[in-house]
Amino acid sequence: MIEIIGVNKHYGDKMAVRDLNLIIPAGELFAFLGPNGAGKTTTIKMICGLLFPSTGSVRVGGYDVQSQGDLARQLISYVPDQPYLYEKLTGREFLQFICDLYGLEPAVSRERIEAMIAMFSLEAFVDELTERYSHGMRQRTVFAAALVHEPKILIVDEPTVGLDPKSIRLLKDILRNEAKKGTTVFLSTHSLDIAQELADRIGIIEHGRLISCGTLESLRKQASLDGNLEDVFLKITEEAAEESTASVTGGGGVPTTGTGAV
Ligand SMILES: Nc1ncnc2c1ncn2[C@@H]1O[C@H](COP(=O)(O)OP(=O)(O)OP(=O)(O)O)[C@@H](O)[C@H]1O
Repeated sequence: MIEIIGVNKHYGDKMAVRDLNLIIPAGELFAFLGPNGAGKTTTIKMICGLLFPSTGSVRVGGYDVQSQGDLARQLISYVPDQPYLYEKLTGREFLQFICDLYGLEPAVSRERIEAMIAMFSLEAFVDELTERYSHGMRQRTVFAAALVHEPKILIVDEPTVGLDPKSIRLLKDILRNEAKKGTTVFLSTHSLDIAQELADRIGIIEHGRLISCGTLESLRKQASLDGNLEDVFLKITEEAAEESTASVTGGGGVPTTGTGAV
């Protein structure tokens, strides 16, 4: 479970996240959407303990990310949008390194690594140095590393960028399956098709505020629209942008061009 309670985060004068309250239970696949600069990465970094809230608190699996960081981080896997691999290790050595970091027993490590190699079809290149991998091979290896220690919380940022259709299908099936097993899956993406297809609930953040949160059906109600997630997202974010412009200009209601580039 992820609990974000009354969180504000500012960088100097810049408010990146405002008054965020969000509870994501175990077994839920939650999609986090928002225009560029809305506060998604800042929120993710606070869940992972890479940044701390200016006010408020974040708990992961019941542990406070700030005061019980080591315990919280044991439960988390984070796959950033620009994943990092140690170039001078083979894929297998990298998986072993992750198992060692999380303190898995040697026999368990061996079994888990073989399971990941099969799940992500890494057989053909897992014993080569990762510096020779293509983007797709790197992504698959990074996901194998994220899941090898069976995290309770999986956080992924733009997981499908640059993957071929077969790899995207595999990844979507794996994310759904992880949630089914009880893992909390937090997916940040600009791909509304993937959010619509996979998510149990969707949160939309805009200018650091959570302006919408619920099932696609409840978002449709909020937008008074029966369309797909793209139509609903655009309507909700455009309305929020108009409201914030109106409040800044004293209620005059200056027209906006909206947030077409999600
Ligand atoms: N280290 C930083 N110092 C100052 N401002 C920052 C810093 N990191 C982010 N910001 C600002 O905080 C706001 C939120 O940024 P964030 O990276 O969380 O957005 P995002 O939703 O992840 O955007 P994108 O979709 O473009 O990745 C932006 O206005 C950004 O410029």
